[in-house]
This record gives sequence, structure tokens and C-alpha cells, in this order.
Amino acid sequence: MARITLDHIRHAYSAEAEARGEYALKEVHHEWEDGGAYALLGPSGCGKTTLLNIISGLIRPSGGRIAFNGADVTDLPTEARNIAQVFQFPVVYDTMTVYDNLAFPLRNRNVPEAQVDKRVREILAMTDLESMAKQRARGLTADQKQKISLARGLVRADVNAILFDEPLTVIDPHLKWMLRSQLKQLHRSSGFTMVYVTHDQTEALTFADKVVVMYEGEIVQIGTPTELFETPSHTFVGYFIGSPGMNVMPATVQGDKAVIGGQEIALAGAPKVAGEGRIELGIRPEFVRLERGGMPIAIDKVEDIGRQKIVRARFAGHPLSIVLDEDQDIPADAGARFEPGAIGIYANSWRVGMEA
Ligand SMILES: Nc1ncnc2c1ncn2[C@@H]1O[C@H](COP(=O)(O)OP(=O)(O)OP(=O)(O)O)[C@@H](O)[C@H]1O
Repeated sequence: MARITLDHIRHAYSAEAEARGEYALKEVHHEWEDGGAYALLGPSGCGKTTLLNIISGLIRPSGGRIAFNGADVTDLPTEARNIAQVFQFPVVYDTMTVYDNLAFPLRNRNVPEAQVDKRVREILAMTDLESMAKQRARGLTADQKQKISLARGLVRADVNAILFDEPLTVIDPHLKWMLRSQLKQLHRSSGFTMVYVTHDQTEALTFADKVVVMYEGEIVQIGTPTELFETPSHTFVGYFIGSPGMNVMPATVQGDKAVIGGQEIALAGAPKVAGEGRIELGIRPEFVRLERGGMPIAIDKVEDIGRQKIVRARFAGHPLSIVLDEDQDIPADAGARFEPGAIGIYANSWRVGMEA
């Protein structure tokens, strides 16, 4: 397993784009821990595949270098990087049995047959594929074939990392749920360094220790699911993680207060805003209280989503979502109160620190 160093990596797909400063991946400088489970999360076109392909060796970055355990691999082709890859669609040998499909990467590297057998049986058990071991892959469903691809990705114990590119796309929703949790357990029990690309926040948050959120070619935050929820570094993270996403409203700052539409909102400290640019206040719907004596709001509708209610309202003309427990009443003259400790202030979309 390997520690992955992204040393001032950036990528533009052409010299012209680079000359114009248009990067599919803006500069990233980070070290990913040996044995970590990382999810690259973001909408279509944000640069996830570009970054994954730089790690796998399919793309040489136009700037910076990449290292596994400190050894520079920037110029090594994929075959020489000692990684396993699982793609969006199953890659299996139809004429081989499930067992032989799993044994293939090991036999290919001349692993002694007794060791092949031991490892293949272990992985078959881990992935619940034992009952299919002797079946040929040809007759299996797309789900089952993708499960074989996943299992084959895990079979070599000596890889530097396992890279997954949207591996659950073809899997039906129920099995998806099971495989997501299984992959997490497999990560815990195996200690592999795993990098997992997805645009699905549930997949990313279930699987990863660290979620790498990408937006318009840039890594906007690398954090644990809790950090992304509690302290989004960028308004995009607030919006993309959580359902509904964070409320973001234009504001001004006066000392340790924010002002929106003439309403003063107490903050936990004085934000360090330089005075320039676009200032916004962000607060997750879970931290807005609805109570008598709160700041005036207009409630548009209340959505019942099982154990919770989502109140859709407007505050000083801005949309405001509020999450309540299902049994919580909404007083007739309810107003909003924002929990000071849960408020983030953003300057030009980036969260700013608070004076102590
Ligand atoms: N071969 C290429 N040549 C030129 N531009 C490319 C190429 N591949 C990707 N891009 C551009 O680079 C940017 C990042 O694309 P990338 O495929 O890395 O995003 P992504 O987050 O993986 O999206 P998706 O989820 O749709 O695969 C996009 O603007 C895309 O159009």
C-alpha cells in the first residue's frame, strides 16, 4: 500500500488551454495517507476523472509530480504503477469461471497456485461470491459481473492503491446499498489505499474516511464527512453535501454580527473579512430554529419527508430551508433563529476564520 503525494499537480488538456490559464485540474498539493479511503466527489466535468487518470498514469499532468511512498511515478505508465482499477462497467473474461477471473491477476504475476487458491477463496468469501465460483461469467447479470470486477480489484495484496471509477453505476439500487457498506468493511479489514470517484454524495460519505470535494477543476475541500457537514470551506460544499444543502444568503458584517435585510444576526466571533468582495452567510437547515420571537420569515410550504419536515421559507426575500423533527410544531407566529456557532461567513465563496 502506498502514500500518494500530489506535488503541485495541475493539468490542462492542451498547450493553448494552459497558455490561457484554463486548467481541467487546478493546482493541488496534498498527501494522501497510506491505507486511506478517499472519495473524489463532484458534479460532471469538475475534474474527478482527470485526477484519477493522473494517479493511474493514463494522463501525465502538465505540471507537478506524483509519488507513491515518496518514489516519483510521474513518468511511469499504468502497468508499472502497481495499481488495481475497477471501472464503471464490468471488465470480466466471459469464458472463464468466476474463480478463474479472480485468479487471473495473480496467475499473471506467477503467484504459486497454492497462494492463488488461498487468496481467491478469501476474496470470494469476503464478497459473497462463493456460491458462484464455478460458474462461467458469460451467463451472469451485469450486477454480478460488476461484483466480480470489484472482487478482482481486491485480489492482489501487493498493490499500491485500488482506484474505483464510479463502480456502482450499473448496480441495482438494493445491491448498491449492500456493496457500499461491504466496500467500507473491506477497506477496514484490508488496509488498502483506495481512491473512489463518484458524483453521489451518499456513496462518497459512506465509503470514504476523507472526501475530496471538487468544483470547476478545483479541490475545494478535503475532509471527513463530519467536517464537510459542520464546516464547509466553500459555499459549493455547503450546497452539494447535505439534503437540503446549506442556506447561503448575501450579508454584510459588522464586528461580531452579520446583517441581512436590516436584520442583525449574532455570530460566534468577528469574521476576518478584509472588507472586499462578496460576503455571504451560510447556515445549514438543521441549525435554524423556528420559534416565537425569532426574526420574521414567510413560510411558503412544509414538506414531510418521514422522520423530518422541511420548511421552505423566505427570510429578507432570500430562500431559507429549515429542517425540523416530524413531531415539532410550527407556531403560528414563528420566526427564525440562527445558531451562532453553526454560522459560517464566506468571502467570495470561501469560508473565513473568526477572531477569537
Ligand atoms: N480528453 C480531453 N480533452 C479535452 N478536455 C477534456 C478531456 N477530458 C476531459 N476534458 C475536460 O476537462 C474537464 C474535467 O473533466 P473530467 O472528465 O475530469 O470531469 P469529471 O468530474 O470526471 O466528469 P464526469 O463525471 O462527467 O466524468 C471538463 O471540462 C472536460 O470537458
